[in-house]
Amino acid sequence: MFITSRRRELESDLFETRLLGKKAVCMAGEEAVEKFYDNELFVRKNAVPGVISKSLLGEGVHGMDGEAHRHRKRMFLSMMTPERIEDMKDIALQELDKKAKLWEKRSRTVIYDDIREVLVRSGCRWAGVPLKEEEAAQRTREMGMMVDSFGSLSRMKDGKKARKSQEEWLAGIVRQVRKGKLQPAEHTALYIISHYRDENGKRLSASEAAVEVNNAVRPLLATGYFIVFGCLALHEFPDISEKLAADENGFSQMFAQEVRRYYPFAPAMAAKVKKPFTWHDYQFKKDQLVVLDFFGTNRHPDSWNDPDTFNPERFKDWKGSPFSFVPQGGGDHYAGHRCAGEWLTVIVMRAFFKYFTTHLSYEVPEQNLAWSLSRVPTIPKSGFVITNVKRLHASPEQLEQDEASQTVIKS
Ligand code: HEM
Repeated sequence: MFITSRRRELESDLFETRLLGKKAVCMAGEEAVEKFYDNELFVRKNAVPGVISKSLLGEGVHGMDGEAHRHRKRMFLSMMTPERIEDMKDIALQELDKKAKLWEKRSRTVIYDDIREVLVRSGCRWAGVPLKEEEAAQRTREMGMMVDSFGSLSRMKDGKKARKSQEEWLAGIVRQVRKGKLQPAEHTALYIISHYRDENGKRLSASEAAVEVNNAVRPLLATGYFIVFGCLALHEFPDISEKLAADENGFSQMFAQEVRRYYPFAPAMAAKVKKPFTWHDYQFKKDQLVVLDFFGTNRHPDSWNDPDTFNPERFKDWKGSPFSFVPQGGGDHYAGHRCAGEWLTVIVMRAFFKYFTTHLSYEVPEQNLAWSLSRVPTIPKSGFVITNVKRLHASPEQLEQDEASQTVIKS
């Protein structure tokens, strides 16, 4: 996390640097987030370097502005009804339980490897995307390469190849839907995107639709990084397991939030200045590239007491600012680019952490659990290995019935 460490070194929330060969202004902190998500000041078109668009993000909703963006964003948010968020939890728990049956038979399991396949299977089921058994490993590998690509140029090359293969696969599926050969349920992402018409009443081409179907499935795999870090936290702070199992006063929600705040995943986002303005005596020029430091904001001392300490209870009295806690972007979900999948992420994290504490017993053998801030994205070196796994219940049904909290952030 170069930006965060540079910002701390310079003791400034605003500094100029070069990123991927381009001159950029980096900023962090609650006030900076509020500026960055002001649609009057910033635009997204061509802000993210092409290599990242062609590997991780794709050329769809992420780079759109104005009415076209608002319209496309409403399409994504129409998928996130309370029922569909519940569906995701149930599907993901079923897939996790299926995988855990295999873990019981194995001598050792690397959570990072297996959780990604669980999430890809869950994401496809939830989105209505048919995933043949024989292609589950390939599609997991590809989505994994895309998500893992963003911190290195060589990984971006792999990510770009993976994206090409994914988009071809998904464009074929969209064509089948349009010909009536495949009939996904009306509430699924596949149906919604295949039949979506933009603000001018125009249908997306099959390849444009494929980018957005990928945007509704691929990012769930990113939740796997937080799940692995959550397992690490459960291991390193054993009293948390008991609190999670009891889940009093919404502890599982607080734990999931603290995992998203404390551990690094999405480091930053880029935008371009729409019209000149001055902030903190710095003159932002039209078209200037600006990078917002997410990780540094989540650990900013002006917003968080003891920011470098892991403490789920800090969320008990949290005032809920959409600008200080930005693991998945900030601001308003509808008006801006804040992540459309935040509710899904948190509900799956809560359900999985409760499953690990109440439905499984396992051992954590000696392994290298160190993680480095210089790799982006990062996870513990070993991928978190568990052994002697036993399922404690016949099914995850009881967790499926748990009262769900869909509210992540009031923005
Ligand atoms: C660990 C899990 C996730 C992380 C860390 C994450 C992170 C992010 C970030 C940083 C952004 C960009 C914010 C910005 O441009 O300002 C974003 C946008 C987005 N995310 Fe996520 N995300 C996650 C899960 C999901 C899931 C599960 C979905 C949907 C199934 C999803 C769908 C989207 C979409 C559609 C956008 C584009 C929003 C827009 O441009 O308006 N994400 N996410």
